[in-house]
Amino acid sequence: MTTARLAPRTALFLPASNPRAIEKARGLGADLVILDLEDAVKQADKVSARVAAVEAVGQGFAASLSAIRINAIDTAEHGEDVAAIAGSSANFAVLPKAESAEEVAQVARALGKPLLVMIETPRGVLGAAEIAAVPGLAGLIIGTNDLAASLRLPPSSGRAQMGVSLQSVVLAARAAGVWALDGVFNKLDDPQGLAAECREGRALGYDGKSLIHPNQIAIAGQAFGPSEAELAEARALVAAATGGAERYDGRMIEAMHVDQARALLDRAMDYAGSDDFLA
Ligand SMILES: CC(C)(COP(=O)(O)OP(=O)(O)OC[C@H]1O[C@@H](n2cnc3c(N)ncnc32)[C@H](O)[C@@H]1OP(=O)(O)O)[C@@H](O)C(=O)NCCC(=O)NCCSC(=O)C[C@H](O)C(=O)O
Ligand SMILES: [Mg+2]
Repeated sequence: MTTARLAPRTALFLPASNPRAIEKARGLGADLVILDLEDAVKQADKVSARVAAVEAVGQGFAASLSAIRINAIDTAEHGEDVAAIAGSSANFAVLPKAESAEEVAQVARALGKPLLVMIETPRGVLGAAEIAAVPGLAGLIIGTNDLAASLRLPPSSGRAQMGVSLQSVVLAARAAGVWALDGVFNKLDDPQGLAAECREGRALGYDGKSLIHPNQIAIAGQAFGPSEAELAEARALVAAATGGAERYDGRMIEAMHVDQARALLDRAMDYAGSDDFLA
């Protein structure tokens, strides 16, 4: 089983009950494809979607890594989902609505494969640091739709009203050394709005974004990969630095800024040279 060193910049969800979307996802070049068995699948289709998901990951998704989102712990489907996904070729499982480290640890042990955990309730946000530290955990994904509902935010609220939660998930992921993926952008035909939300997610420290439609992949990929301007700036800073505190381009830089610039350049090189993801 392969797992990536590199965080996915683009994580495309699709209902495992939609064969056309499964077929299409094979050629879209998302870093990670997540086949959903949870909220995107009608109750009547839960069993056939599970079968389809296992078959689909067996066939692979070209250069994209694969994951299956199972149903939450308190659902009738959870046990059979875990059994089926444990024996599948999926690179990751995704656990929605996680609320405690104990329950996540139990699911991780039963699955025996890297787990991406969704933080989408107040209890989940408050427990995020302990959850992120569970062995076998690959990353956290914030579920902003369920979170907004469980916080009882009025429909007029935006991301600003979830600021503490958005930052808590990044803090928890960074403290544990795991990935942090931002929530979905629901508007299907608003590329500018999506680009702005991606920029905001990246500015908060997220590694990538969960997506719901093919037309969101290029926009998120661009926003979460270092831009040419950022790379040029990093190269110039590394070239100019002589060590210790000094004036550079009207501001103070020291060793940590050089390390930060080098890390950005290394990350870009890793994505470009990776077998896991299309560059
Ligand atoms: C949202 C959709 C239901 C919209 O569907 P539709 O209007 O049919 O889309 P289009 O006609 O624009 O589709 C154009 C073509 O692209 C394919 N397509 C669409 N979506 C996907 C996809 N996600 N992956 C792969 N391919 C896709 C269509 O088949 C069309 O192909 P073609 O036949 O060649 O023209 C739909 O986009 C959709 O179902 N999206 C995913 C929904 C989903 O998975 N939801 C679960 C995750 S959301 C989440 O996690 C929220 C979180 O839990 C929280 O609480 O925040
Ligand atoms: Mg959700």
